[in-house]
Amino acid sequence: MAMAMAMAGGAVRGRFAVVGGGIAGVTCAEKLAAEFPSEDIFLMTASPVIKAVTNFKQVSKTLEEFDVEEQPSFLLEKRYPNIRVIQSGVKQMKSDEHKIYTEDGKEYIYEKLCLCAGAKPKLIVEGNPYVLGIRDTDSAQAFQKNLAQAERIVVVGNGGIALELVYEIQGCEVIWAIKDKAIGNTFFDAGAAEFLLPKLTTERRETPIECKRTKYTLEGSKEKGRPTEASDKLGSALGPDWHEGLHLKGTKEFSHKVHIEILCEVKTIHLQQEFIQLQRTSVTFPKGEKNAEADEVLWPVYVELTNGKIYGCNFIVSATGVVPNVEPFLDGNNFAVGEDGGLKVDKHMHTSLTDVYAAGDICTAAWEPSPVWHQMRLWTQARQMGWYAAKCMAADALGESIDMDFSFELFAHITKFFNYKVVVLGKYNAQGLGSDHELILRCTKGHEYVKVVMQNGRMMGAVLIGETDLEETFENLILNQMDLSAYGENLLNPDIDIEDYFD
Ligand SMILES: Cc1cc2nc3c(=O)[nH]c(=O)nc-3n(C[C@H](O)[C@H](O)[C@H](O)COP(=O)(O)OP(=O)(O)OC[C@H]3O[C@@H](n4cnc5c(N)ncnc54)[C@H](O)[C@@H]3O)c2cc1C
Ligand SMILES: NC(=O)C1=CN([C@@H]2O[C@H](COP(=O)(O)OP(=O)(O)OC[C@H]3O[C@@H](n4cnc5c(N)ncnc54)[C@H](O)[C@@H]3O)[C@@H](O)[C@H]2O)C=CC1
Repeated sequence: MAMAMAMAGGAVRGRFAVVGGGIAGVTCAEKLAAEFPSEDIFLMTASPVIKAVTNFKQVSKTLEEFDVEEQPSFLLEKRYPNIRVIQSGVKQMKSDEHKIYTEDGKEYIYEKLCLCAGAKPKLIVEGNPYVLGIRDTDSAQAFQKNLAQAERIVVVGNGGIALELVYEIQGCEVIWAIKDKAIGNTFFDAGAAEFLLPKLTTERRETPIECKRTKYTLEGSKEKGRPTEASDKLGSALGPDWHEGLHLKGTKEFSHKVHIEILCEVKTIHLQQEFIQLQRTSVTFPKGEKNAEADEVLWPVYVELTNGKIYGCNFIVSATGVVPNVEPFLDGNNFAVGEDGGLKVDKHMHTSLTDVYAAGDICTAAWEPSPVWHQMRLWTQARQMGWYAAKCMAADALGESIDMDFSFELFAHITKFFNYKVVVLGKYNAQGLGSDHELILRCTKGHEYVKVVMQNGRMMGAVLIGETDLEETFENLILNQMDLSAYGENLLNPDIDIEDYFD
């Protein structure tokens, strides 16, 4: 039975508090609960459900796989009787008094606090009902409802969400507007993009797999023509396979229809009335000539791109990255904030403020990283950071020292794009390596794409698309920094079984 909760002048006092019921927060609370079974661990969260890691599997030294389940919070309290979930958003903190205040009017005093409030979509424009972001169950449902009535949408952005969407959407024309020359710039180079492209033009294919996390239903839209908006509740981020079981289908009978506009951004968004008005009045505005589409139909909204083209559509998806949820914590607290808007943390996940730690999407890793690790706002890193933050909080509380966790030695991510297994390791896109590096490639169309990044004879990173079975060997080669100069391009020679050499 936990003993440490106490009232202090109206405030509830606890040794450890964690804010956020996503992967980072829940992992942190679980680890603290296990380390301090006689203390109450407070978990404050704005969402009614929490995210639990299940079926965790360490695939290799640094690659891991797990499922995530959305669960009611009482299940977490059942597994860890000393975790107390407070379902209320934190609206303010006073770090000098070690206090946090929740929306339900309560006040808590902590000894050590970990902020894991995640991030929200960084939209190209805020407050436009035709511009949707995807983050949590609510926003995914809102997107699905709108898609079910759409004939054409514009997807802006070129990262993980955009890649998944353009592949999954059926029965709706997709105009995909990207800033770069090639698709998927956050994960791939132009060669890998070329390898993946045919998958966007072939007819479909896989039977949708049952969704193991959330059930989605279709209800009638609120106002005809105007997109259904997600609620402004702050839910936890979706993750791998979020679209499975979600019927991502528009109104048309065709399978795939994706048109890619490269090297452009959104210049302006015009509502239908504005568009009609501009066409009538502006001398410079294209009137159905080569730059504008000669559409018969009128669309609810029009997107003008920086390359001069204008596309009418039902709505726009802004899949343009995330911005950390820091607002409630900044006021009156002098946090050091990173360029990406996250709370800076040192190698012990400690923010710039005493006794305040942070983990997951909300934080910016500000320590000197291993040469082959970098931060990316991913599920795996949220879990690793939450776990390690708890270890650091425990060590500090007990006056012990702690070494950096091994998971931060090598960046390793395993995922799926266009129905291919994708593994990215280390500096897989030669990030930060300057021009002094070389690439070795092996590609079999429709089957596999293997790229390694070499510097001074050492392997620094790799992209493995398809069932290459090379991840463990390459992970070892990057970790041990063996001099591979003697092998040259034979490193990827399929007739040589390199695993025999290096395992
Ligand atoms: C559509 C989508 C697909 C993705 N796919 C993948 C993938 O395939 N692989 C991968 O590795 N990653 C993926 N990600 C990224 C991954 O989901 C996130 O990096 C990860 O979930 C971040 O976890 P977190 O715990 O830091 O934040 P979150 O999951 O966002 O959790 C934040 C928690 O804080 C709570 N909160 C927020 N503000 C407050 C407040 N003021 N007070 C109290 N509580 C608050 C929220 O309710 C929530 O419970 C995807 C993300 C999205 C949006
Ligand atoms: N399978 C996976 O691993 C997946 C991971 N995720 C993660 O979820 C988070 C959110 O995903 P995304 O929104 O896709 O973010 P992202 O960070 O992966 O990609 C953002 C993209 O938007 C582009 N962009 C930024 N500002 C822009 C602008 N003003 N105009 C046009 N393009 C702009 C960037 O160049 C980049 O291509 C990320 O952390 C991502 O890593 C998401 C989906 C799948």
